[in-house]
Amino acid sequence: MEETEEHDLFPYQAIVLTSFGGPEAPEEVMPFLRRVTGGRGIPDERLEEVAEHYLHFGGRSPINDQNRALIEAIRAELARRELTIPVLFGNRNSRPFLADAFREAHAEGMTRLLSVTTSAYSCYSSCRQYREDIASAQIELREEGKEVHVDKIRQYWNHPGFSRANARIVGEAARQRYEATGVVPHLVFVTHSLPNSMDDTSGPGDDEGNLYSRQHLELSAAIAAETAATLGTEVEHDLTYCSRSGPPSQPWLEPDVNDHLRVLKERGVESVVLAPIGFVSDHMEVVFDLDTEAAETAEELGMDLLRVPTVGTDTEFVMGLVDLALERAAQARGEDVATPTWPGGEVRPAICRPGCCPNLRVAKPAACGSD
Ligand SMILES: CC1=C(CCC(=O)O)c2cc3nc(cc4[nH]c(cc5[nH]c(cc1n2)c(C)c5CCC(=O)O)c(CCC(=O)O)c4C)C(CCC(=O)O)=C3C
Ligand SMILES: [Fe+2]
Repeated sequence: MEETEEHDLFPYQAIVLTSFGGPEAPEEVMPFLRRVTGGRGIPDERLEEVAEHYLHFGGRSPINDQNRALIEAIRAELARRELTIPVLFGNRNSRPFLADAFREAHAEGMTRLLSVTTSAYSCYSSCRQYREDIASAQIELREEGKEVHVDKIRQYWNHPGFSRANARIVGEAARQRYEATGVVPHLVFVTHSLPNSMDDTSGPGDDEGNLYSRQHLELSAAIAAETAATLGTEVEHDLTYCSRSGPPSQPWLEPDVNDHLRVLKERGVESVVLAPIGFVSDHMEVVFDLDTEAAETAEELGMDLLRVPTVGTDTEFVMGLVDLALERAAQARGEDVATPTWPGGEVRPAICRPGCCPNLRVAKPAACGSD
């Protein structure tokens, strides 16, 4: 690359927004579900049930449209900072696939790419599985004689762009409910459930494990403490889980959000602010598991439930993603760069350590790591 082309995102030539993917038409639902669950031991009954969730919404998941909007927001933020770099879109489980994005980049002569993922926490499903799918797309291109080098930004659960945006969204909602009703709402944080075995092994192999649940517990507690300080009163909170999908014999992280709303009702809680901090956009798990199921549970219980939005295209979040890209580029250039965090001071490495968040079924090549 010419010296004159150098910019703050050097050495990267394109950003690839890397996401989960979702169906966009009824006939895409089953192929998508089979791809997601291939070899992962999810019972057929569960697949049929989840297919119904998608079909209930016309067979179209909102996730790709949300990611297209996020790409537009990232492009606008890059332009505001006079950073010129293309932003491509690549999914793990639906079109446009990661390999499509890499091929498109390669055709334009761009071979150093930066993956910005829509997944904030650490565990196999939210980190290594992305890295495996990046590697398999690279292998697909290599078979066509095309090489692309791909790095990714760090897991950003405690990057201020993500965590402070969540804190502001929850804090504003709690204040609004408190002012409207005079009752301090109970904060119920929610994230995707995992098999206990996946949580137990999340994080670097030489560490204590359970990094996924510990990250969520730490962010929930920090947001609750800040909300309490702003409201000037005590605020209670819990972390709950949604979207469990394994067989009943397999233990998954609990409590389920619906079960927990029932427990809270028995304890006399009347008002809940439900905060999906585990997710980055209001995709199918949010609109079905929370806005359909959990909303029904709350209605049955006669509880006041306010589901707050995910970070989506929130400006603070989008600015944070650009900051994370700049941080990763500076690291790639070998520079010392500030790595802001909130809460806590622990920075997730952008290059994962060997054995981090392992695949408990099969060993597969994974990109963006030192193994
Ligand atoms: C941690 C985590 C995230 C957050 C991080 C991230 O965002 O990546 C996430 C996101 C998502 N999960 C999604 C969809 C699905 N996840 C499934 C299944 C599973 N998810 C798991 C974990 C996670 N999933 C796990 C451990 C399984 C069991 C199978 C296995 O061990 O791998 C299944 C199979 C059917 C079922 O639900 O059983 C589907 C359809 C969509 C798309 C939504 C849309 O279309 O709008 C999104 C964003
Ligand atoms: Fe999932």
